[in-house]
Amino acid sequence: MVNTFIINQALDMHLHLRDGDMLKLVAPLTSNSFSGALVMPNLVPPITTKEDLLAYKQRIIQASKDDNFIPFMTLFFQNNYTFEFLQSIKDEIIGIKLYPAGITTNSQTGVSSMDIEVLRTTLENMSKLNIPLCIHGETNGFVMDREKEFMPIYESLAINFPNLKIIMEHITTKDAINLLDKYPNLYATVTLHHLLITLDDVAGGMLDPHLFCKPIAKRPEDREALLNAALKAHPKLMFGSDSAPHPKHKKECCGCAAGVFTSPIALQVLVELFEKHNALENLNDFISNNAQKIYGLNLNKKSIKLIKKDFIVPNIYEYKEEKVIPMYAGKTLLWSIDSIEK
Ligand SMILES: NC(=O)N[C@@H](CC(=O)O)C(=O)O
Ligand SMILES: [Zn+2]
Ligand SMILES: [Zn+2]
Repeated sequence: MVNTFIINQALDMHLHLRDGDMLKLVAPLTSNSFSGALVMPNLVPPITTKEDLLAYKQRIIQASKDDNFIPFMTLFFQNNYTFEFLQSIKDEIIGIKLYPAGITTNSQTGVSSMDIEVLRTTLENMSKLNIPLCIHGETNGFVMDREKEFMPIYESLAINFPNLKIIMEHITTKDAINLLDKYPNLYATVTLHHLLITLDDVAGGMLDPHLFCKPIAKRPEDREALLNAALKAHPKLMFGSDSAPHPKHKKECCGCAAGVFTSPIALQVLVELFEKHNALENLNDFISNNAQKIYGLNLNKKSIKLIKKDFIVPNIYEYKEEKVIPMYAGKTLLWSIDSIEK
């Protein structure tokens, strides 16, 4: 029986850190244990200038209270970013995040058309400068079909921009897994919660607002395809928690905000899940090495020792006026973080 497990240089390649007191509350919950995280730019207003990006990065560094944590910054996609602008910001970002307008939290100023010709200027400039494109891939169709309907758009982007690295963010379907092997320049992140839940957990019994997110959790066969790919550490798949904190009063209300807050439980639950499926030997690839290869990183700081010891998930995390409820609040997990070597 395994009683300890070491994760080296854990990376969260899709994370929402927010700003202000919420940032101060949630940043340490990632920076304590992770070596780095790809930080999403969907603030209000979104990050679209170098000045805002650098200022936000500084606020993150201050809030994270850990010199060994690297926030990998992203810019919010806009049409007509010039070559000169992107060249000037290239060294400060790991990628650019594209949101279809209105499809998820804080995406109101996203793109209103996925027409390749409309997107071309920015995409060609990104391609020339080797800046990866991260996408929230959903149409505005029927909620269960939104990701599936986006597949032809991913295909056409992959074909039209063969030198552009395209990351399908937080994939939730078997269709997306199948697409990964079809185009060399397509990659994906998958969240913790989509490896664990289906729509049944969200709305099959009493409604659980804390599991409500975009894209909505799907069918058992989708979860199975995602889980199988994660357990074997499919080389084009990376861990991206999409941990998306919202204030308690914005989750427990009518008109619940979309997002699941998982950063305080991610590593413990991943070890439990990979152990249960006899796949622990692949966990370091899934949570670090794949992302390092895909994004060309070379990290060597921070090892986390987990031990098999109960961890009772706090019911709530609070700082000043901010309150946020984590996934599995109040539940007992099998693994805990024992120590962290920096
Ligand atoms: N996933 C979510 O449901 N919400 C995210 C946005 C996103 O990643 O789509 C958020 O910022 O709250
Ligand atoms: Zn998204
Ligand atoms: Zn997200």
